[in-house]
Amino acid sequence: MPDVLELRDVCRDFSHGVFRARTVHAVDHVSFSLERGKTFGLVGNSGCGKTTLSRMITRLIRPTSGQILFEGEDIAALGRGAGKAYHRRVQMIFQNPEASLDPTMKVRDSLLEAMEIHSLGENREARMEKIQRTLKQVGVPEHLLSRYPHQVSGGEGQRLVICRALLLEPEVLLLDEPTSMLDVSVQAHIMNILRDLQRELGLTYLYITHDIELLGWISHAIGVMQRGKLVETGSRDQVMEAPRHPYTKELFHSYSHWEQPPVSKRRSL
Ligand SMILES: Nc1ncnc2c1ncn2[C@@H]1O[C@H](COP(=O)(O)OP(=O)(O)OP(=O)(O)O)[C@@H](O)[C@H]1O
Repeated sequence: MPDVLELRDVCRDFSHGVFRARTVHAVDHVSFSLERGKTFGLVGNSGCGKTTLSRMITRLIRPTSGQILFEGEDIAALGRGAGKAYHRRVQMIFQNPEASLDPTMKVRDSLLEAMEIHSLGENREARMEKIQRTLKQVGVPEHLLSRYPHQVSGGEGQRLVICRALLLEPEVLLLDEPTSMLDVSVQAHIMNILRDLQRELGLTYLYITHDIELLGWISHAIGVMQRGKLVETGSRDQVMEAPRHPYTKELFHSYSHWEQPPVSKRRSL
């Protein structure tokens, strides 16, 4: 069985300037794969190409060269139906929950609409039942359904975004700094929910972050990016405890004596 998602030698260039054209290699020959049911954590400094990579995976932009395979099939070659199914099966969760929910719609309508677009649930009643069950999974009270996105807290908003993604029965979640705008105790709650969901539903995560502690806590494998290149990749323990590349050593320097998963400590805050 192929890995759920595989990047093969993926490049993405951007050109600037009219008189003196300059090319930025935003993503430069990157290859890695996501193992089903596991988390691949991607870390690197600002501007290293993480967002460009996730935009390619979500098909917002195309690679300049290389291939992205979903269950062995090149996502650039998917037809209309398979493309729509891909967008359901691979869901993206961004930093800012408020920007991810339609501000003009009540939460209930946003959730129902997402299911209707993908023809999930036989009728409104069945869809509402599923929404109620999924809200429980992410720990959100039902009364929030009649609110607008600006009337919920950041943590509630992010749990609602996760709920909307789950309603579509995805296999992969691309999580781009999903907790970076939340305070530490809320962050820990969301991280615990994500981990429980992965265990329960066998979800595969690509977790993009600057936060080394969260990276170590959630990841099974880690990739380190520097200026568009994937400079190191391996199991979490190998990359964090015995880094090989000088940039990885620098990045994890202050964590070389890490012992405890920090999020379990944060939970008690
Ligand atoms: N549309 C674009 N046009 C030109 N250059 C771009 C474009 N998008 C990204 N870049 C450049 O590509 C490089 C990688 O950018 P990218 O946004 O992928 O980095 P990042 O790792 O996500 O950064 P951050 O963590 O700050 O979001 C940067 O040098 C950026 O300036």
